[in-house]
Amino acid sequence: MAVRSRKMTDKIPEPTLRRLPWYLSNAKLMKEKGEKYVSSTQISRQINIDASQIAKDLSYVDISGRTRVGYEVDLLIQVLEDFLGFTNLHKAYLFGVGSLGGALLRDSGLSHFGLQIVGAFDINPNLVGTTVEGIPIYHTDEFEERRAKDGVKIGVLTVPINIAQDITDKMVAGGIQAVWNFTPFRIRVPETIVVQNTSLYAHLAVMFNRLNEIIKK
Ligand SMILES: NC(=O)c1ccc[n+]([C@@H]2O[C@H](COP(=O)([O-])OP(=O)(O)OC[C@H]3O[C@@H](n4cnc5c(N)ncnc54)[C@H](O)[C@@H]3O)[C@@H](O)[C@H]2O)c1
Repeated sequence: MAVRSRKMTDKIPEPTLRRLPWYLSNAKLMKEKGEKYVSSTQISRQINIDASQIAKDLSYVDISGRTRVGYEVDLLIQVLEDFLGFTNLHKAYLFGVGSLGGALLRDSGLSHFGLQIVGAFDINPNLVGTTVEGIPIYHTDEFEERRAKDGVKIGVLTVPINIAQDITDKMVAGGIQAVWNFTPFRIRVPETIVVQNTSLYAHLAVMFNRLNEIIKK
């Protein structure tokens, strides 16, 4: 079934946005194997998502497949990376260089997905003035002045839960427009601010529950 391409004004659903990186990873794997074309049916077999769903998701990005052969792998990678914003580096600040914040500063993978942490803030005197992987750590009090100079729009929040809201308010007052919140606190922000909550632990309960179901059988 042919899926008509969508108007640029159509808002892309979040589940589609979450699936597109899977198609990108799959296309990269196909490229490594030397494949020139990949069809939604092939992707479907490998990642166990309905082929019509894949075609529907891909109708949001500017690519069309050829009957039977499918999508050109190189083009699919390029179009998906552009669409997902992974080719532009988005500058970000990180707040709280503890065990999680430090790990994120050391993660070279983030820049492959378009996020470049250019500075971090903490209050620990043993950390302030040092660098992690070349990323400078400043005192939190320096944030507003630095942001005004750097024009950074994204803040990564990895501070203790009890100060999550305070630091969020500080970020927003200083001009941050998107917060990647790793704390378990449901931060409150003005409507115009983008918040993405991320928890490594959120899926554990589901995994434990499903595992128990299998064990019981
Ligand atoms: N989302 C996840 O999957 C996940 C995983 C681990 C931890 N967390 C959360 O991330 C946060 C950090 O956890 P952690 O284990 O790295 O804690 P941590 O105690 O190791 O680190 C917290 C850091 O914040 C710094 N800090 C304190 N006050 C500050 C301020 N005013 N400005 C800037 N920095 C300040 C501390 O000096 C410390 O370096 C917690 O809220 C925790 O619940 C989330």
